[in-house]
Amino acid sequence: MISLQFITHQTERYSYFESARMALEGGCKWIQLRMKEAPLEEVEQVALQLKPLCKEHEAILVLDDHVELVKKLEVDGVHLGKKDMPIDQARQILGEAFIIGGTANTFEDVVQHYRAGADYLGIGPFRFTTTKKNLSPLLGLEGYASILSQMKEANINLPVVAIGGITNEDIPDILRTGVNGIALSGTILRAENPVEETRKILSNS
Ligand SMILES: Cc1ncc(COP(=O)(O)OP(=O)(O)O)c(N)n1
Ligand SMILES: Cc1ncsc1CCOP(=O)(O)O
Ligand SMILES: [Mg+2]
Repeated sequence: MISLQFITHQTERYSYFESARMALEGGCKWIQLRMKEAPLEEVEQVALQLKPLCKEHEAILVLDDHVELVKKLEVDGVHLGKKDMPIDQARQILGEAFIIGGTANTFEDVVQHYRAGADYLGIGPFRFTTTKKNLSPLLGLEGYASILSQMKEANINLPVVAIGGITNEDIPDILRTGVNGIALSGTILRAENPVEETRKILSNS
């Protein structure tokens, strides 16, 4: 079974919490609570609801961006990008017990996060997506193959999660480039039945 990280999103049909609940029910074991436009208090409220549900499903819960909230609520970790707190600073605040993920779009980003002590990398975007604004350059399969081969060459062993506009059909080819996991949002939430879609994705791969 692939390592699947579900990225929460609010849609016309679903709240952030509901989106995560469906992914968990479909068997996903790794949720990232990403509430881009929401005030911190609202993120805290949803995280407090989601934490026991993730525990019940034996799933990991990481928050997008909010290092201090991760520490306060004692969830499993945080995901940080270029515009967020630097990873070495987050490590000082959180210590070794928390998971810290970093966003990379180039091999140079990978090296920087590796040196700063990231636990995993979210590399993307694979293709265009409306889930995130101001996307970095699209990578496609060639982008992953190139970054992964440079990592191998440099002996950088960090789990890599591919992200951005990925659909179920893309997963086998993306995994063949050497990435370890896939992060999904829209393709699950656009499905008629997101719970079944999650199950299908997990059982296909
Ligand atoms: C798994 C994963 N990879 C990349 C990102 C993007 O993070 P970031 O660059 O900080 O952008 P925002 O998500 O904060 O808009 C991610 N969240 N998760
Ligand atoms: C958070 C994030 N970072 C790069 S693309 C992306 C959005 C992923 O969502 P989707 O699977 O809907 O493209
Ligand atoms: Mg961020």
